[in-house]
Amino acid sequence: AAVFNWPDPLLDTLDSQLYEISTVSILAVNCTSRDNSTIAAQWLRLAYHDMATHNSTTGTGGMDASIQFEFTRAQDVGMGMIESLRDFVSTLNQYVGMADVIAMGAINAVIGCGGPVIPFKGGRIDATEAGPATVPEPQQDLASHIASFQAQGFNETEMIALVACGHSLGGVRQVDFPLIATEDAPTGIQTFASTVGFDNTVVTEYLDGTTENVLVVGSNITTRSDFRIFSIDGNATMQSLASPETFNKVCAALIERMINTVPSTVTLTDTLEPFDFKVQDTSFYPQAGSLVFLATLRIIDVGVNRAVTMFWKERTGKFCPAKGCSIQATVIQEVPSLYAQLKGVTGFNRHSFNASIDLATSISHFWFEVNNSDGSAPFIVDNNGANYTIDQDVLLYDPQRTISTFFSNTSVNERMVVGVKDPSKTIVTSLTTFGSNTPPFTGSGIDTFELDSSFPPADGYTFYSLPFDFDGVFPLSHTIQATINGTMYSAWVPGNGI
Ligand code: HEM
Repeated sequence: AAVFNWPDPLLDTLDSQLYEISTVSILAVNCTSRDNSTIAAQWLRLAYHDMATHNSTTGTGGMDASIQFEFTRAQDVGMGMIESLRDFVSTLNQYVGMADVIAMGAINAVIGCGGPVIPFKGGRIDATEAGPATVPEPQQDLASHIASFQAQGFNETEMIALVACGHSLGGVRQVDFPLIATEDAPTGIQTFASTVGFDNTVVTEYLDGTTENVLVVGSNITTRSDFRIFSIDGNATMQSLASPETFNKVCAALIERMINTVPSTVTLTDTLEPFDFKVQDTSFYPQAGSLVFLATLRIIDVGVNRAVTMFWKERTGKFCPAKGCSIQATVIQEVPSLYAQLKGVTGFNRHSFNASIDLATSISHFWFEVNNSDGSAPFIVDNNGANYTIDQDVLLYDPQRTISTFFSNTSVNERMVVGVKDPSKTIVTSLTTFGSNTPPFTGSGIDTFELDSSFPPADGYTFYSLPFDFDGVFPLSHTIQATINGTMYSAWVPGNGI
């Protein structure tokens, strides 16, 4: 079973995006159309073009989101590029960059159109500048294409298969490639195959001579790059891909390698499997004479009617049975993403807790008791033995005082608020990741919070704020730091923090 150690902002975000309903897990489902092609086709092409900057000799380039700086090049022509990048902006935070989301997008593109499940690893690092212009183009000769794929780490057989896998989806748009898509196409696109979904029709139609793939049979012979590639080995590879099972197996393995092609300085995480137990959406802030502590324990639903209780200890390390340091959960059934369902997850149960913590004694440690109510002994969930520890209550992100409108409303002074206990000589800073609707979409900076007199001190806390434009941008999950009386504290604002 996959194990989650809280807190882990990278794995927390990646897991939520992959296994729960999110922009990236939902947009390409049902092979949704866009721009006369499909969102899935656009996402898969984007991923390939991003990877195509890899040089396996120098270990540079690959899946690093350098496409953000490259998509205006002729070799990356097409509005699908920027549209896809925009699809992904809302997922970015301090821990998860665009490159991980592009990789996740490729996986969701394939399954969204009925293709095989591909394992996901995270941890890619976003480039800060363009890579080399090494995306193969249809007018180049076969030797150049072999050399390109070789540099990217794929031999000739793998090149044939990877192109066939990619060109299972979408097609060539007339507006972008008028010299290739020369035939009259009422929809503005000449698709590679007669089926929309991710399947091997592109292969079988090539083999039986019915293909209308313009990169195979187009009247412009110079740009018949798929024909030159597919036929290198006398069609042996294409014939092997005529079996749908082989096609799916080979494509899953090659697309996995494609998205895991990263600069040699990058180390990817282990394959992300759905966690049995995941603590998420925690919040901790002062309110009306006590401390509010919110937490959710997400458990994979296995059809039992669980009762889950949260317990906690005071900061002194004392447990307090008399006053009651425990609370029952409210439970919400959550629909898993298509990817999770294909991995066999039928549902998640979110056991959510809203605890009122004594202001003076506070909280240092929380844990859960799970009773499956089926006669088996209740068991403890406590971070796999490592304890769910709250290491400080001096610097707290305050979601209640934070003001966000989510929609443009210039009359509202949007700002992020933190509470600081014992605030003499305090400097509060925050590392923020900001997405924007114009490229490059990722970037980060350090901002400083100022004392905010509109939030008078309360419950022993003083409040600092930072103007923040939440509109259209969701700067979720980042870390706020403060030096308070010479000691450095940091507070992680999890994904639901605003
Ligand atoms: C020699 C290698 C390749 C060449 C010359 C090539 C060329 C092209 C061209 C000219 C288009 C039309 C783009 C448009 O009109 O928007 C296209 C579309 C596409 N390519 Fe490739 N490609 C190659 C390899 C690949 C690979 C390896 C993949 C992915 C594994 C891939 C995935 C796609 C997809 C999904 C589309 C459809 C995009 C859409 O419909 O929006 N291509 N390719």
